[in-house]
Amino acid sequence: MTAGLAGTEIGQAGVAPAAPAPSGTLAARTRGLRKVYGKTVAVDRVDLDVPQGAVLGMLGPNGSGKTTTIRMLLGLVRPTAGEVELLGHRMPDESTAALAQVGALVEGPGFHPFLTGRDNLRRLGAAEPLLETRAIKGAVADALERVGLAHAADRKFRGYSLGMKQRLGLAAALLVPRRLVILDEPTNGMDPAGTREIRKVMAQLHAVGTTVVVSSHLLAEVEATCTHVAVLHQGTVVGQGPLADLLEAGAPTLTVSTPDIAEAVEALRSAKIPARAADGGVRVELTGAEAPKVIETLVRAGVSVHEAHRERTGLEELFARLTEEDGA
Ligand SMILES: Nc1ncnc2c1ncn2[C@@H]1O[C@H](COP(=O)(O)OP(=O)(O)OP(=O)(O)O)[C@@H](O)[C@H]1O
Repeated sequence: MTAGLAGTEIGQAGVAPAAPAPSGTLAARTRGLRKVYGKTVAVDRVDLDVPQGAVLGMLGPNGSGKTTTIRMLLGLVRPTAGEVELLGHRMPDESTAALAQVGALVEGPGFHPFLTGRDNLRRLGAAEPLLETRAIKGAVADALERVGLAHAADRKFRGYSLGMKQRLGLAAALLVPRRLVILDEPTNGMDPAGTREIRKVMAQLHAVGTTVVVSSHLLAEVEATCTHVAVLHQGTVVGQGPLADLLEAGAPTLTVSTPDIAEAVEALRSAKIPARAADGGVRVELTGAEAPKVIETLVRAGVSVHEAHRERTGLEELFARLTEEDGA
């Protein structure tokens, strides 16, 4: 079951966009974060920086510690060691002040099975310190509309599919304007339309300056939606920073093996594809040209192509290494 704690919004009736936070600060920050369950070290030495306004993808294979880290960020789990700051407040001691400004979609109890989706949201809305009583009805209707659940709003929660429960959890996170929204595997159980809607909502949140933290085990999803990435592996952050920097840590290249190196370079350059001679062939950065176009150009020019090999970006390389290790 999913539970929404709060949310943010653009252009909803009765609510204004979230106020931007002071620049140069972090929306969330952890230092030396550690969580041990019995003999299992779920999270260890995590130093996470979430810049204001970022959409940060927490990327990692199953069991890498994403959910545990998110739960500690939200004060739902007390760390074994280390520090958490959320919107400048120390967690979990100052959770009341911090959480009023945070929307979250996390696994856990929260919705009443015998109430409709709409009534569940109204109950949560009534508990929101930043939502006036007279604005609850409209905020609930807007949130349901935004997540594509308006048609099923008056059905009982217990009859919802997993994707519908996820949508309701997201709607709960969107009830009121917040500075930070945290989504744990939001596309879990979603059909393609649901996935698109989640992406749209994240883009809208980003557009109004809301910071978003989203966990996923899918690299493509993170690449499509995030400005920043933190890669987790066995409870530790093994890489983090702006997505562009991590990708640039090795732009994708195509290495073509050929005995006709000079002809190949010339053919590609005359087709305006930047290429350089490499050991046993040519190398092409795939930022300006697609691999099939490169091959086609070479073949048309009569160059003998023995082999073509695409090298992955830094992020693809890092993530593949980690997931392959885990057999995922
Ligand atoms: N309440 C708990 N009790 C015991 N072990 C736990 C508990 N919560 C998490 N763990 C363990 O901690 C490790 C990290 O789990 P966590 O759920 O944080 O990973 P995750 O990256 O979110 O995984 P997934 O993608 O599968 O959701 C796992 O080994 C998990 O079994």
